[in-house]
Amino acid sequence: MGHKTLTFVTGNVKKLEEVRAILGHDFPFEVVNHKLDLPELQGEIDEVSIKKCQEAASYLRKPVFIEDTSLCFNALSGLPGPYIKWFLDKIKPEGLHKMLTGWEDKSAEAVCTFAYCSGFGDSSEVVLFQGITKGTIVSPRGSRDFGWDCIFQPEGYDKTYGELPKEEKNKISHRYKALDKLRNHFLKIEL
Ligand SMILES: O=c1nc[nH]c2c1ncn2[C@H]1C[C@H](O)[C@@H](COP(=O)(O)OP(=O)(O)OP(=O)(O)O)O1
Ligand SMILES: [Mg+2]
Repeated sequence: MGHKTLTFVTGNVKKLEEVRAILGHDFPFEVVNHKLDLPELQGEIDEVSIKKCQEAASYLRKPVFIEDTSLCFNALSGLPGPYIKWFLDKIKPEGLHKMLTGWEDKSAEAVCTFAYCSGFGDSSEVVLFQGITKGTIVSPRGSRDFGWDCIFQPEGYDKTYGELPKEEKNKISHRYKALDKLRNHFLKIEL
């Protein structure tokens, strides 16, 4: 029996792994990955996600979903935000932690935004599913195999995402919270 599929456009295998682990076997769609490095415009989080999704859908000429992750430092009014990838590439987790030297407020929000586009014209409507996990930026601890996991300590925990077992991260993460909304949306469509 062929499962209905949903195309997830991402170039990040770690994201894909978490998306599959979180949605699990009960989700009535098969998540098919299309690897593409999409152009990401500047702007506010929602805007960046909407454009990224429209780019992907019009390039592949089919319905797709994408995800964009931001790490927002409260002391810096939300920056690096959607530009976290470039900051991380250049200054690494240590540099990100050091950016907050001189600020008392080390609090941050991890924001995950999924965007789904059911058509592929320029004006196709995009729906967003967002999840936010609050936390603190600490000096790097734990696994370094996924982005800034080693400097983000979620509220109420004494371990960073990088120190928590994967299953634990996936129960409280920004990505989990966003996928919970996405899942409910697609389950409703299924009925
Ligand atoms: O749960 C996470 N824990 C730690 N680090 C994370 C997480 N989720 C994304 N990240 C990193 C990847 C990238 O450096 C940046 C987001 O940028 P972002 O554009 O969304 O990801 P990407 O370019 O790697 O993949 P994509 O092809 O889906 O755009 O934060
Ligand atoms: Mg990206």
